[in-house]
Amino acid sequence: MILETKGLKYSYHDGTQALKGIDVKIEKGKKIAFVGKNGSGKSTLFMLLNGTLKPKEGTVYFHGKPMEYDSKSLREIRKSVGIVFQNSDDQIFAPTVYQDVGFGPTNLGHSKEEVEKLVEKTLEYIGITEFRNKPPHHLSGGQKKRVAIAGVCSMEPDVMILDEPLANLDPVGADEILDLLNELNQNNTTMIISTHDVELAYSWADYVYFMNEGNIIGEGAPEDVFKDMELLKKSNLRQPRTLEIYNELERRNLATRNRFPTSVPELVHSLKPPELMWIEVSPDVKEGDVVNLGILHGEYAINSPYEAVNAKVLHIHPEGHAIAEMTRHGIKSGGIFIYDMDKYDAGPFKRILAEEDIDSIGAMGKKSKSLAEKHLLDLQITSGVIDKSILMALCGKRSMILTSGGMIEHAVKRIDEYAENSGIAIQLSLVNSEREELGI
Ligand SMILES: Nc1ncnc2c1ncn2[C@@H]1O[C@H](COP(=O)(O)OP(=O)(O)OP(=O)(O)O)[C@@H](O)[C@H]1O
Repeated sequence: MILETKGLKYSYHDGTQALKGIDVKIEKGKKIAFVGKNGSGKSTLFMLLNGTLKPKEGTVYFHGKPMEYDSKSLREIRKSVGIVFQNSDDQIFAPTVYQDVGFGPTNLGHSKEEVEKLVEKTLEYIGITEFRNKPPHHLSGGQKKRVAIAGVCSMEPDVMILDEPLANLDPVGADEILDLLNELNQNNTTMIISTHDVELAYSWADYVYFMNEGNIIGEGAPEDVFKDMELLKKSNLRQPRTLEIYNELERRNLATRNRFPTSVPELVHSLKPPELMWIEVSPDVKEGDVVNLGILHGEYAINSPYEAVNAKVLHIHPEGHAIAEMTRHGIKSGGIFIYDMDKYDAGPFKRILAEEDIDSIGAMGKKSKSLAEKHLLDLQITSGVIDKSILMALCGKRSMILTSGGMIEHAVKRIDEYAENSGIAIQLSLVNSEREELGI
């Protein structure tokens, strides 16, 4: 456990009891989401997790040791556990972006050269090099959010806590920040967020805590907790759309039971494959006709109020029984190519595009996007790249994912996992890197 709390209580000076006994366990390398109504205590808990606030009762453990509050211990904790506040203006105050990102490492006592190195690396990694000399208050909300994240990243923390990281961002900006969070997590940073966005908590987190009035009222894997309507109601939340759609499909016997999808490709995979079935047909039905079937008590039936599928009658037996085929499209899988942008080479790259008949190119991570832009590559996909490439492969298309560093491993794992779980052979090729060198 990298962070743990036991019986944590906190009251503000005016007597508000913000936390009433919180027990959480944060495992290293995981993605954790805290959800709950306004005022339920999420921000207060976050400030206790990095020692900004001191508990009135209970203990915070970091790497199994009780947190101490002398200035040396606090400096260590803040170096390891970074917080990005909901409102970037609370965090960014230096005259330029460069100075702001350098503030943390300077404070930690790094030498001037080390600070410069860390700042340069972080600016490039987060994709804000172009703003380096700008005053932060001249940036847009999304740009400020990146600067705030960079300010924490430059301290290379083990844990990053982000209060509402996607609030007020446009959808593509939000997807970009999400890509960044995944990339940081892929590089072994434990990520903790708070959010009111059920889609985000459901699809992104490994583990979710529900808070209400200073207490934890539910916790678990997203597919378990987001089924619990009572818990959602108490938290002023609704079910994620993916889960809602899945439930409706399942009620109509169109989806496999107990396979709770957290992404669109998983939702597609939960659909039942085309099947043949015996149905009863009236005398006026001929071979080749399409019959509307519904579901009644979990079975296909002709006279059901719920429409489910169209069934094409293939063969009619004399007694009025017929074999019918569900008319849903079959799956012909295409391919996904992964290209390491750190080793970009224009000639061979263009050749591969032509030879392999690539339908679309997507880039993952800010660095790959900047490189693609620099080399004038036309990108069709810039957010949700892995899921969209899988969906394209399911329609028989071929796509290329441009990425680098730990994101290659992340993409390969996700695609392998999908292929294994779905049994659909998606052809995955690493163009200019090797599985062995990536350790996968
Ligand atoms: N400085 C403060 N002084 C007094 N009360 C405070 C202070 N900061 C927060 N509170 C109170 O503590 C409780 C918990 O607030 P907190 O900000 O932790 O909730 P939250 O879950 O982060 O809310 P939101 O979802 O709105 O960001 C609330 O009742 C709030 O009014």
